[in-house]
Amino acid sequence: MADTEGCADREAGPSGGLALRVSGLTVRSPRGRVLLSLPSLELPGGTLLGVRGPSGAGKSTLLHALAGLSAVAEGTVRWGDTDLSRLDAEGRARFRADQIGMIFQDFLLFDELSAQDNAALPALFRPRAERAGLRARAAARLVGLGLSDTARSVASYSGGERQRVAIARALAAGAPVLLADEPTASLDRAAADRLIADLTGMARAAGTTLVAVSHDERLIARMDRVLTLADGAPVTGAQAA
Ligand SMILES: Nc1ncnc2c1ncn2[C@@H]1O[C@H](COP(=O)(O)OP(=O)(O)OP(=O)(O)O)[C@@H](O)[C@H]1O
Repeated sequence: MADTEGCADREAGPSGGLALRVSGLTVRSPRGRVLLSLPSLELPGGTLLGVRGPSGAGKSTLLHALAGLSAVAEGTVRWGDTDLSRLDAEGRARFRADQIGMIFQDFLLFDELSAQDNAALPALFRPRAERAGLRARAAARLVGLGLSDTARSVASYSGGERQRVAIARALAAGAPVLLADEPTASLDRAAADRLIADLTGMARAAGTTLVAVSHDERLIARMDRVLTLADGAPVTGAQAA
C-alpha cells in the first residue's frame, strides 16, 4: 500500500481498467461552500484505491464526482480518454452505464426481483447479442460470492447477502471501473473479511480500477493506494498516518 503520489502511468489494466486523472477538482454545495478540493489525483488503470477520512470529509462527494453523478463545474475528471467535465448529464449517464459499476450504500436492488435477476439487470441495457453472456457472468459471480438459492426474491436476503448481490451485479457488467461506498458497512467482521477478499480478488483478476470509500481499515490495508481526506481536502504524509 502506498499513498497516491508517485504512481507510474499506465493507461489500462490487464483487461482495460481505466486510468484516472483528476486535476483542480472543486465541488461546491448549491450555496457555494467548498465541499471538496482535490488539486490532483492520478491512478494507472487497474489500481485499487482506498479513500478514508472522518465523517463529513468529502468521501461520498468525491465518489459522486468520479461517477459523474454531479456536474464537474471546476477542474477535470478524466477516465481514460473521457473528460467528464466536457459531458452533459445525459453524456455522463451514458458513460456511467457503459464504464462504471457502482456499489452504493443503498444497494439499489429491486425487492420484487430475484438475486439472479437483480445481478443480471445491466443486460436490459445491452444489445441483444450480449445479454446471455452477461446473465451467465452474473450467475457465476453470485456463486463465486457464495450465494445459493438465487431464484429467491432479494427481499428475503440479509444485509450482507444483498451487498453480495450488488457486487455480483457490478462485476458481471464487466465495467472497467468499480466505485464502492462503504462496501463492508452493515456486515459482521467475518462477512466483511470475506467480502474484502472477494471484492479485491475479483477486481485484481479482471484488471478493474476500483475506488472504495471505507472506514474499514482492513479493507483499506488491501488496496494499492490510499487517499485520506479531511475537511474536503487530501491529507498528506505524516498527517494521514
Ligand atoms: N448538497 C449539499 N449541500 C450542502 N452540503 C452538502 C451537500 N452534500 C454534502 N454536503 C456536505 O459536504 C460535506 C461532505 O459530505 P460527504 O457526504 O462527502 O462526507 P463523507 O466523508 O462521505 O461522510 P460520511 O463518512 O459521514 O459518509 C458534509 O459536511 C456534508 O454535510
